[in-house]
Formats: sequence, C-alpha cells, structure tokens
Amino acid sequence: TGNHWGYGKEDGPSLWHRNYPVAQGSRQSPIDIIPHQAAHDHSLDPIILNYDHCTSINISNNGHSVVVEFDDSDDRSVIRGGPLDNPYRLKQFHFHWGGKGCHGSEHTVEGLSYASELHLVHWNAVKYKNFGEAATAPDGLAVLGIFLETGDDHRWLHVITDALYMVKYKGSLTPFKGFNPKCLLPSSLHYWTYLGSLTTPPLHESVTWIILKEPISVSEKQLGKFRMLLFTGEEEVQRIHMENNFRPPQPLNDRKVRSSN
Ligand SMILES: NS(=O)(=O)c1c(F)c(F)c(S(=O)(=O)CCO)c(N[C@H](c2ccccc2)[C@@H](O)c2ccccc2)c1F
Ligand SMILES: [Zn+2]
Repeated sequence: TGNHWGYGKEDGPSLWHRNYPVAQGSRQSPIDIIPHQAAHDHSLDPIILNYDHCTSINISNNGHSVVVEFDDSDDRSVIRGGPLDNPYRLKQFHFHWGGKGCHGSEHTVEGLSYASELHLVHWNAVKYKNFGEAATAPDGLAVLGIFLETGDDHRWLHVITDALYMVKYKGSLTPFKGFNPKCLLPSSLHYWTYLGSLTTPPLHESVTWIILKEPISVSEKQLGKFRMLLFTGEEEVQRIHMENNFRPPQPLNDRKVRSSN
C-alpha cells in the first residue's frame, strides 16, 4: 500500500527508488568509508555533545527500528562544533543491526561492516523552525553514527535492552525518561564526516554525517535482544523478527570524506 517500505525482498532498499526517486540521488547514505582516502582537515573542530540535561521521553518500535525520542523544545540536548556551523538539537536515536552472527551496520570501513550502528538524529533549530522543515534542507540534519562491535557486555546498554520487551511489536511505545545517550559514546570522539542523506525513506539529502572512528563493545547476548523485536504488529498473524534493518552502501559520487585529527 502507498509508501510502504521495508527491508525484505518485496519492499527492500533496491526497490525504494520507485516511491522515493531521490534514492538514486548524488548524496545518498550510507557509504563505504576508506580511511586513507579521507582528507585530514585540520580546520575541523572537535565535536561537542551537551546531553547533560537529558530529555528522553519514550522508546518505541515503529516497524523499522527501535527509537528513543527526546523533547526538542529547547537547546538542552545539542551537538555542536565539528563540521557544524550551528548547534543541532537531539530529536531521536535508533539502531541498525544484522541477523545472528551477521553484521548489520550501515556505513562500512574499507568494505568491513560492524555488528550494529547507533544513529543520533539532530536538527538545525537555529535556521529552521521545526524538525520537518529542517529535514528537507541540505544543512538541516546532523546524524552522529557510532559503530557497535560484539565483545564485552556494555555496562549501560542494558538500560535499553531491558526495555525492549515492552516494545516487541510494531506500533508499541512506552515511557523512557532520563536516559542520557552520553553513556553510549566511545572514549574517543575522532570522526569522519561527509554530506549525505537519511538512510530510510524519505531519504532526504539533508544530513551532515559524523561517524565516530572508535566502536563501542556490546555482548552478543545484548545484541540478541534487539532481534527479539518484531517488524510486525501484535494484530498480525505473521511474526517477523526485526533484523538486517540496514541499507547497503551507496555511490560516493564526487563527495569527499573528511577526517578529524
Ligand atoms: N538512518 S537515519 O538516521 O536516516 C533514520 C533511520 F534509519 C530510521 F530508521 C528512522 S526511523 O524513524 O526509525 C523509521 C524511518 O523513518 C529515522 N527516523 C527519521 C526521523 C523521524 C522523526 C524524527 C526524527 C527522525 C526519519 O523517519 C525522518 C527524518 C526526516 C523526515 C521524515 C522522517 C532516521 F532518521
Ligand atoms: Zn539510522
């Protein structure tokens, strides 16, 4: 029906261009990052994350990913610096992951993918009056990407994985207050940055991507809990486990990836 899209054979990334022609645009995401081809740009400032007065509201399963939403009515939770000319307000974060034993990140590094990728979506509230307007502007959004690799248990991820059973079905939502995503950051904030797009429909080419070089470690057990989520709703007969919800890398075209120091 209509603009239905997903990650399956019948509705997956290779078919999105039918309803979203920008899928074949010139600045699509994700991409394969080749570190030694990234230009070291000494003018790039460090990124600054002010997430201290965190304002998480709820956690939900929207049939594509698990999403934690934030109150973005003021500049309490912002990202600034780096390649950004303004502070961008945190709106939501979500994850992409693979199937058991498979990898599920969206960005790859020299063809290698990680087990999962966390995206923190921010919008330019200085230049645009609301998220929707920012979402279609070339400098409207900034998404911070963090790679997850399997290894030791992540000491704070359990706060999220413990809530997943409450949002098993598509369309479920539950309160999720006071979560500060700063606890999900790796120790280094070194990053790659490039101009790209949303990686799901509507695929707007409005994102400044900031991808942290250092992954965080999560256990296979913690990652397995994400796969307990369903793409399908409680009322549906079919139960399809939520996994492999990632778009493969897209052509770099004439874009340059820059590297912080
Ligand atoms: N990888 S990505 O960062 O491009 C990405 C996703 F991969 C992604 F799965 C989502 S999603 O919200 O989980 C479901 C698809 O909309 C969003 N959600 C977006 C969003 C909706 C509401 C509030 C903030 C972010 C996306 O749905 C969107 C952005 C802009 C305009 C319309 C929709 C998203 F931005
Ligand atoms: Zn994403």
